This record gives sequence, structure tokens and C-alpha cells, in this order.
Amino acid sequence: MTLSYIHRDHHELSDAEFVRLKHECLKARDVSYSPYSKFRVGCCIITSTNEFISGANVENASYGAGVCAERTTICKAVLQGYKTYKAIAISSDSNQPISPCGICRQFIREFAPNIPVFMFDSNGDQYIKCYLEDLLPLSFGPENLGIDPRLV
Ligand SMILES: O=c1ccn([C@H]2C[C@H](O)[C@@H](CO)O2)c(=O)[nH]1
Ligand SMILES: [Zn+2]
Repeated sequence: MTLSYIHRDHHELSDAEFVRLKHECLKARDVSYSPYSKFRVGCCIITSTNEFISGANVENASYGAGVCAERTTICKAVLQGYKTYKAIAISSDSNQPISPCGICRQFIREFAPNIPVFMFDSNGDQYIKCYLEDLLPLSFGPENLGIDPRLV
């Protein structure tokens, strides 16, 4: 299990990438549409070609139709042509880092089987970093169906 709390070793990313990832992830909360839960979540991903793409949760009067920040962000990236990622970050207004729900773990897994997941508290002072494989062990993915998402 690779799980670490409140630390400084964001080794896959440069310091500049980490700072930007955090900033864009926190800023993304501003576009959250969450009038029902009033729980704003922001997300940012860095694509394998170093684009930063952000999103937020979008809720619905039919509550179950709401979409989490992680999935709006990934959909945005895919629709812009980016299907492989090197990091994902999420934040909310909670003073504790929050972690992606089960559906989002599966959604991330489709395009990024084992990227680092950074979970920030509301002001970005503290974060948890772990890997997707730890959040979703023994996962099912496109390879099991003979598909390579990069080639689709
Ligand atoms: O990791 C998470 C957890 C929750 N939410 C959203 C879903 C809903 O809009 C609100 C409350 O659950 O937060 C996310 O976007 N990502
Ligand atoms: Zn989710």
C-alpha cells in the first residue's frame, strides 16, 4: 500500500507542476454546480502531454443524475482528445482531504490505471497522495476486453 499523509515528495511531478495542479484543482471549485449538496468539489488532471484540465461536480434536481468533479474533468479531457494522464487532484471545501467515490475510481482507471491521486484539503495545506491501484485493487479495465484506450 502506497499511502502517505502530509508530505513533500511529489516525485512524479516537478515542483512547478505540483503547484499548478494544486492551484487549478482548488480554483476549479468555483465553477461547481452544487446547489443541492452545497458541497463543491474541484478536480484537475495533468495529461501525459502536460495539459492541465480541470472540472467540478455538476448536480441535478434529479439528485442521482449528478456527476462528480472527477468524471466531468475526465470527460472534458477525453472530448479534447486526451486519453492518458499522469496525475489527478481533487479538493473540496472540507478541511479534510476527500477521496474519489467508487464510480470515479473506475472512471479514472479506464484511462490511467495507476496514476497518483492527490487529495487536498480546502486550502491546499494538507494532502493525501496515493495511487489508483491502492484505491481500486484488482480492477477490471479495457485490457480485459482487448482494448487499448490510447488507440481508440
Ligand atoms: O470525490 C467526490 C466526492 C463527492 N463529489 C460530489 C458529488 C456531489 O455533487 C457532492 C456531494 O456528494 O460532491 C465529487 O464530485 N467528488
Ligand atoms: Zn465520484
